[in-house]
Amino acid sequence: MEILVNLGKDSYPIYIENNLISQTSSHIQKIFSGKRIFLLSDDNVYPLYGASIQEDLSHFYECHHLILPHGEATKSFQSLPVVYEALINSGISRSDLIIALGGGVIGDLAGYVAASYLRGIDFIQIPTSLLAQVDSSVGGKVAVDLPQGKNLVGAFYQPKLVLIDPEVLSTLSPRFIKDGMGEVIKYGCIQDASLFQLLEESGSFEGLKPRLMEVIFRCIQIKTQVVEADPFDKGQRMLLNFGHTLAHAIEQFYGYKRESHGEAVAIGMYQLTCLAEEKCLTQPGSAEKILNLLSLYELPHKATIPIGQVLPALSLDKKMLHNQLNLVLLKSIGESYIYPTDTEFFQSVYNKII
Ligand SMILES: NC(=O)c1ccc[n+]([C@@H]2O[C@H](COP(=O)([O-])OP(=O)(O)OC[C@H]3O[C@@H](n4cnc5c(N)ncnc54)[C@H](O)[C@@H]3O)[C@@H](O)[C@H]2O)c1
Ligand SMILES: O=C(O)C(=O)C[C@@H](O)[C@H](O)[C@H](O)COP(=O)(O)O
Ligand SMILES: [Zn+2]
Repeated sequence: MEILVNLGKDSYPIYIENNLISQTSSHIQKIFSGKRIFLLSDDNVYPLYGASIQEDLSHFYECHHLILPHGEATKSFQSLPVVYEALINSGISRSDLIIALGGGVIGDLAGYVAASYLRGIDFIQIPTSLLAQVDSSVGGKVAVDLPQGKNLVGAFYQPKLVLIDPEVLSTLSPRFIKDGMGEVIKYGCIQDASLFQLLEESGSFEGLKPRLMEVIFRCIQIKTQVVEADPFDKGQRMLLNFGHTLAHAIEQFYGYKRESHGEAVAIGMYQLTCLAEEKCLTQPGSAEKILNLLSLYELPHKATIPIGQVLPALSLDKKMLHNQLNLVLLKSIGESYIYPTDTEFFQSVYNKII
């Protein structure tokens, strides 16, 4: 399967195919004619896939790599000098290429490094987690976290190519399969009631497996359409942030060490939809449908934090413009909208445990 992200001079193809990883060099040769490649990965993914990809690439290019510790802490400001130094030591110039091989942590970090090193060098995404395959590898939001909030230092910087090989999900831990399902459920909620229904009918990740490729394709297709319409997140793209206002605040509250991103998104989608229903802003029954789906896919719906404790992080949401917080709410399952409000929305439920 192939999808083209149509962004004028920043357009790029996405390929989704089992065993695609074994054809990495032939795909790269189509888009890159430089000399050196720098592969960034983590210590879980590199031993499984990185070494063989690099071996294959080394027939055509001078290859270098850096392996970082796995986990969200790697997507921090402190990692940047480590990566820049490795790039310099490897002699990487603007005419070379960075490959992000890993989950969303490596993809977001490598993308930000690519956007900033030498004021920009080309990069490609080889996403290996479910979350990265359905969401983070596409669209060009690249970033690192600050202690104060998620993704606070970043850029919009598109990859030149995305290679999605669903086979590699066979080594992904059950926790991170569930984590990725958080974002899949998001796509059903915001724009695709029939995807939501498919997830309900499949009943579990095992039940969904035979249609996994199609599910990845549908999520990426939605993301592509939204990004093409609003690459810089000024309007419609905000819909992709459903659940994220609370999610990012929860992740920050626990120092990025407790809930994973997809788990936090699951909690954020449910809790916000409960509040929106109470305020008659969402069709009644939607929160219950989300709760049922989250439980089928073994995702959490509570963080047990009083909203008051995450208010400072909520005000760092990137959808806060001119002192106005643009919340993403559901009209009903499969239809979302932007609701301009402010943190007063949460102030009135200051003591509510989410
Ligand atoms: N840029 C975007 O548009 C966007 C979208 C969604 C999420 N994100 C970001 O993505 C990050 C989360 O990404 P994630 O959930 O992929 O986390 P992650 O990168 O930490 O990967 C999850 C875990 O799975 C391991 N792993 C990955 N692929 C594997 C494989 N095939 N086999 C075995 N182990 C594997 C990793 O080593 C890690 O331990 C967050 O920082 C989030 O903010 C960004
Ligand atoms: O691509 C987007 O746009 C998204 O909002 C996708 C989200 O799933 C993702 O977590 C993104 O990194 C959040 O961006 P942010 O602007 O809220 O930091
Ligand atoms: Zn997300």
